[in-house]
Amino acid sequence: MPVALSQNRFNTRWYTLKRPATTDAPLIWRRWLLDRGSLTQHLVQASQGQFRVEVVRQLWGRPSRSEARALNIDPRQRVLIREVRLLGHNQPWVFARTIIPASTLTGKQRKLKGLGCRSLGSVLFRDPTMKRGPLQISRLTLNCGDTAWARRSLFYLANKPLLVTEVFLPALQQVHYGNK
Ligand SMILES: C=C(O[C@@H]1C=C(C(=O)O)C=C[C@H]1O)C(=O)O
Repeated sequence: MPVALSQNRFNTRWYTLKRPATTDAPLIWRRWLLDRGSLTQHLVQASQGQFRVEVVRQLWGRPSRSEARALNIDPRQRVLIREVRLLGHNQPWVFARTIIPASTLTGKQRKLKGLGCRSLGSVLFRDPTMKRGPLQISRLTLNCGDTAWARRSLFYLANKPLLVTEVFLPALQQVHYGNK
């Protein structure tokens, strides 16, 4: 059954890490949760190139209350919502949800609307203006009832924010970080 998370799952409690190692996440998840490099790059390596992005949905809608707070916007403001699965060897390894305010989708950043199956990370980590805020960690409950570790952080392109949430799915547990 495809992995899905309903919007209210993202109203969970997020913990900003005062010191990166302070999370009580099991060791097996810490490197995935705490690395500030491109997750896409790590997944491409770990899957020996057998990596792809599957768009679950992309729509204009309203952020969760927690997402609106993180972006410091009115929760009634319509935002672009992009939900994808990142697959390694055709297995869903990560569920990612990105919230982009309309005010970020201007100038060069308009292209974020038309990413399709290209990885968002391939745009973010190539942009010289990219800045990344602190990581927040949480435990989410998937629609199937399993729990999963998740992280989120604000990215800024030309000082305009977008919020990226990544949920690390159970299948990733069998994958050793940084497989060459
Ligand atoms: C932020 C990155 O982009 C990844 C790709 C995403 C997408 O294509 O929507 C969303 C979140 C990330 O897991 C990254 O690679 O680090």
